[in-house]
Amino acid sequence: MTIKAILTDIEGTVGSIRFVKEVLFPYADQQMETFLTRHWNDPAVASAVADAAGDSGEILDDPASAAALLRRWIAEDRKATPLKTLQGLIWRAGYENGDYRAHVYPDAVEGLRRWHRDGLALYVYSSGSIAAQKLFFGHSEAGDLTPLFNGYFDTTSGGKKEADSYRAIQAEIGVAPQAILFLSDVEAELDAARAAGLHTVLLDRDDAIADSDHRRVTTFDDIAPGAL
Ligand SMILES: CSCCC(=O)C(=O)COP(=O)(O)O
Ligand SMILES: [Mg+2]
Repeated sequence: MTIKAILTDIEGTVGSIRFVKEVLFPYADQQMETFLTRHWNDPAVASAVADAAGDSGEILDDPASAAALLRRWIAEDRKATPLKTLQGLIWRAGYENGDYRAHVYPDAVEGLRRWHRDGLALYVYSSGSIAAQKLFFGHSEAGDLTPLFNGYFDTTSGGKKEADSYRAIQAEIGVAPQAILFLSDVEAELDAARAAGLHTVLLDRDDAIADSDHRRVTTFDDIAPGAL
């Protein structure tokens, strides 16, 4: 069946792991307590903190205790929805102040532009919140890439290593699973997508994975959705 839609991961696929781990995560880590102190009563913040308290079983009744838990989660690279919501809110200021722009691989930008021109529908699925994804693509080193995308999915659709998440996303995209190609650098995510019937391609940016069950490429240049 012809591929009609491409669903892509961000970190390690479209942009470098280094940008996320060495720029975005430290920024959120450094700003967390100040941000929580300033926005403690904002409904979105209060709701994310309440969810973090529920997930952890900890009492988070002031910005310092909440920041301590959330900073621990950043260090552990937890893909927890409340943390991802708060990171997205914090990163907004960094992008808007021009403190950083999102790293994107040139081949990924070219590939996404080419597929968009060819009429494929493009979607993002990342552990980063949908707001964080829009900031990432809206403030990339290649400019505003948001016009390329038809939609965004995050952990509110489920975890990236669970097949049901891909089933839910496929239902929302509204094309057959065999007409969707999922791109990721994480084999467990690709396994889950394949279990839901999607096509998969592994991005091995460092050319470090000797053997994979999935079609493996090091650059978007080698992805041919028409030949799958
Ligand atoms: C939206 S950029 C930040 C991505 C992020 O927070 C993260 O945890 C990376 O997850 P991904 O699913 O894109 O590998
Ligand atoms: Mg990734």
